[in-house]
Amino acid sequence: MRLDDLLVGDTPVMQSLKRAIVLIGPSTVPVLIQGPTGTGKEVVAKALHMMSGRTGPMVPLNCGAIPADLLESELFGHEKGAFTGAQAQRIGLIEQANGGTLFLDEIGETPLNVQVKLLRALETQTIQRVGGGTPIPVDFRLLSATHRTLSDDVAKKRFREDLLFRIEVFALTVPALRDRTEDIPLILRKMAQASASGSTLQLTPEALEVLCTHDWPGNVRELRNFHDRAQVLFRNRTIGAADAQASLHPTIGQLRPAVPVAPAAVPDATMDSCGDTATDMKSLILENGTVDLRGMLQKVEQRVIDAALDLSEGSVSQAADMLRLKRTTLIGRMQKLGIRPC
Ligand SMILES: Nc1ncnc2c1ncn2[C@@H]1O[C@H](COP(=O)(O)OP(=O)(O)OP(=O)(O)O)[C@@H](O)[C@H]1O
Repeated sequence: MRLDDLLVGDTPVMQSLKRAIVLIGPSTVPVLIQGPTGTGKEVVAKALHMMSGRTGPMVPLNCGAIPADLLESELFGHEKGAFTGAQAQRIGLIEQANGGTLFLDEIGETPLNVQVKLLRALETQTIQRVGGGTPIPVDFRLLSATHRTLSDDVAKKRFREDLLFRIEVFALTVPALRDRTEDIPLILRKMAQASASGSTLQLTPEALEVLCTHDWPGNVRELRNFHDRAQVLFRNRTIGAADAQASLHPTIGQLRPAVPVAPAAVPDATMDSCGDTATDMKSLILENGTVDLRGMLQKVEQRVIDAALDLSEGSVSQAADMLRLKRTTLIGRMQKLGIRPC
């Protein structure tokens, strides 16, 4: 996979991040990846591992997701009978990363006793399983990530200074999405390409403006949610500013009904001959002597209901919401016009 496909973004700040990855990826030194949640720290770790040329796997662990008393055995493994419940020998994640990369996400959550052991493992490139006596050599490269300021944790004695020095030979910072909003269209295109439908969102300039001024507290993860929601809600439809605003939130109730279709925009044998200006309407009446207004309106109604049913994938309730009608009213209109739900 190409670096540009893995880590999407073309703004100067992303270009400089990618240059750093290309430069330090192939070395074996530890790297600390910093940045707010959802910015792509794990993606950066994958990119560094990809560039490293190391043949072993990248083994990830979220240190904040493992109870403190289990973390040591998770990382270092244990021998059979090392503690109550250790019924068999277990190979820890550091050993599993032999020849590859160990990625410790949320390293700031690691308890102090495990920090000491991690430091020793980094300095000696050996580990000792819990309950085991013999040091085992392991060739692993450590990548860590945090959304915290670890120097503050050092000051509060929650993180060891010597470990911080050891894991931060290089520090990379992944920028917040609000600081690189020019990347949003590119990221959305890549997300569409990777999606099942493959169809790219069609955004008006106003909708793009809504996205570029949003604060994105959840960063690219939040943008992915926006993308997935908008793909479901606005299939085959251009997304306007209000639609974009609504799709930023998970609650479907905030959605506006679909924009009503203007009669002139509905293609039809009768309507095609009728343009959208008052002059066109006048000529239509003059040329034909009379026009069947009820028939024309009925055709328009039929088209609009068909479109709403199509957008709602046959759900009469959703179509009724889109048309600002009660469900029963819509069913009545459908029966009258001979429309069957698809
Ligand atoms: N530059 C990017 N290009 C493509 N996808 C990205 C990029 N950045 C983030 N993502 C996507 O956004 C989501 C969150 O990314 P990731 O898990 O790497 O963030 P994180 O910073 O590690 O988050 P956390 O701090 O919560 O662990 C993932 O689905 C990831 O694929």
